[in-house]
Amino acid sequence: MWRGLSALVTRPASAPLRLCARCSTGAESLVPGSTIFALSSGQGRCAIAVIRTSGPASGLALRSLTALREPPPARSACLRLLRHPCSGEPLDRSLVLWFPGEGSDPGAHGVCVRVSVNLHQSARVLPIVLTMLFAIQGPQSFTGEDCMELHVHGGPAVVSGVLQALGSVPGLRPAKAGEFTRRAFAHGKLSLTEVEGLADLIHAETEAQRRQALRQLDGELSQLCQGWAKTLTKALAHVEAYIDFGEDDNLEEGVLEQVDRDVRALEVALSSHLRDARRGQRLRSGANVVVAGPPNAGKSSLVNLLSQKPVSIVSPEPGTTRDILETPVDLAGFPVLLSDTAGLREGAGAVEQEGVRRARQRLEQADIILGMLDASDLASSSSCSFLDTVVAPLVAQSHDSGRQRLLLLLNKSDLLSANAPASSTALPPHLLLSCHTGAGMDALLQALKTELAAVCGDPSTGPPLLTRARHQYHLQGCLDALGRFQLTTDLALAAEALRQARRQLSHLTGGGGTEEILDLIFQDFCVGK
Ligand SMILES: Nc1nc2c(ncn2[C@@H]2O[C@H](COP(=O)(O)OP(=O)(O)OP(=O)(O)O)[C@@H](O)[C@H]2O)c(=O)[nH]1
Repeated sequence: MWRGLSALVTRPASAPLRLCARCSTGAESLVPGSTIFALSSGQGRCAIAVIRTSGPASGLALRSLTALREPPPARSACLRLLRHPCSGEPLDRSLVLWFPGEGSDPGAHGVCVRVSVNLHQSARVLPIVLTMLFAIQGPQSFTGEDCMELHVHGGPAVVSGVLQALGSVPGLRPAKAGEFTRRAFAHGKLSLTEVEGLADLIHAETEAQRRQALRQLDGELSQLCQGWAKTLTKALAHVEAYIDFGEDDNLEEGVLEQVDRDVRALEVALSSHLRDARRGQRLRSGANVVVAGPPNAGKSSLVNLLSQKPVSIVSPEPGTTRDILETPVDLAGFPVLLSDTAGLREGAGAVEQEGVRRARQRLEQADIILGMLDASDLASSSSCSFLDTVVAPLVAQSHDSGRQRLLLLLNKSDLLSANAPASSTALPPHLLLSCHTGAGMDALLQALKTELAAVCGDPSTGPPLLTRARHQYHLQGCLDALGRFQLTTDLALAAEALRQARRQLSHLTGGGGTEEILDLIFQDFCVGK
């Protein structure tokens, strides 16, 4: 009776586990559900390409390509010769990784362990055996299903040969975009906000975006929402207890008062998150930084310097830039959409005036305005007009929250003589700069970093930010529902308000997500993720 167990206990890691007859016949070992495969690394020639599968036939696929009678140890890399399952032709020598899924059926991936224990000893022994079986099967794969990874050489012929070979294994089909992650979500491995964090991490182009995405993928936003949901559930339970049992049924005193306090505190917390000036969204999509000023101030020169490429034409002729020229830039780790605009002046020709109209329109959309003047030409009518019509109103609203931010720059400092500085006491705070000599550029970059951190938030500190309009929408919905929570009126209505608030939160993390929303979110992924 003990032989089965002792064989398992003493089995050296290298000793083969017995295959069951069902497994060795291949296709019959499939359990319902399709198995998908895809190239998960980038397209094109590279040193190593990663191909993976997910689903119940992953073990069969592994055996078919490697001729292994059993899967390799879970989550350990092994070097194997891959062959086409039909022709037997060698395809590549590659690293093979096996990730058994949750509740993985050993028969489905080729391992069959038969364990017998004495009945009178089962209570003591079974937990040990189950722990060992758990260790063999492992609960850890990205999708929660059986997964397999092949790290093959990255030549296009190798990759297409291996993909073709996987396609010939019964039960396997190519994955659709985002299907691996969708399975992870369906198996409860990731919440919806974590899925969004993963998508953002894949698309992150700057350090700050990466930090924000990683925090979201780590579940910080999800945990915050779960905490709020817990408060609501508790409040709802107490209100419903009052509805069901009434005041006479020995319910603790002051319970409803405590519920009211908890709900009001939650309202304050939600409001403060909603008042984040869309910092998380700005960090995801990039802050709008617009360079504006009178003609010939050096705006195009600055755009070219900041982007380190010739985005705009620079010339001594005033009015050279006629249209909006924009370029994405990584400024101090923050993603920025930098725009050059036509010089603002009155009385020019029709084409230039259209450029001026577009420049003013773009100014309205700016998060940060780099207002630029020629330091050696501050008395000109176009400089004075810019100071009056653009700079003065921005300075006046500088105490508003959600305001546009201004950095006033006086360029061409190299043209000023040492004893005739441009700084006039009448000017608002500004930075002296020279695009020709580079003087003042470090100070400008430092000031820009500070402004960008204010606009996008610091992704390393503070509570997790709402990164999508969808988050704002559901949080606002939750707050609106809490606004309808009144204990002074009908308790049934108060309970309904709490239920609606909870529903909005569950939409945020994915508990109540409709198919259309899920489709939209998973569209952000590539095939193989
Ligand atoms: N001396 C000096 N000249 C500069 C400086 N920056 C730009 N310039 C010159 O000023 C002229 C205008 O520069 P641009 O960058 O085209 O100016 P802009 O503001 O884009 O001009 P518009 O297209 O007319 O709006 C060019 O001849 C530049 O070489 C600087 O720091 N010092």
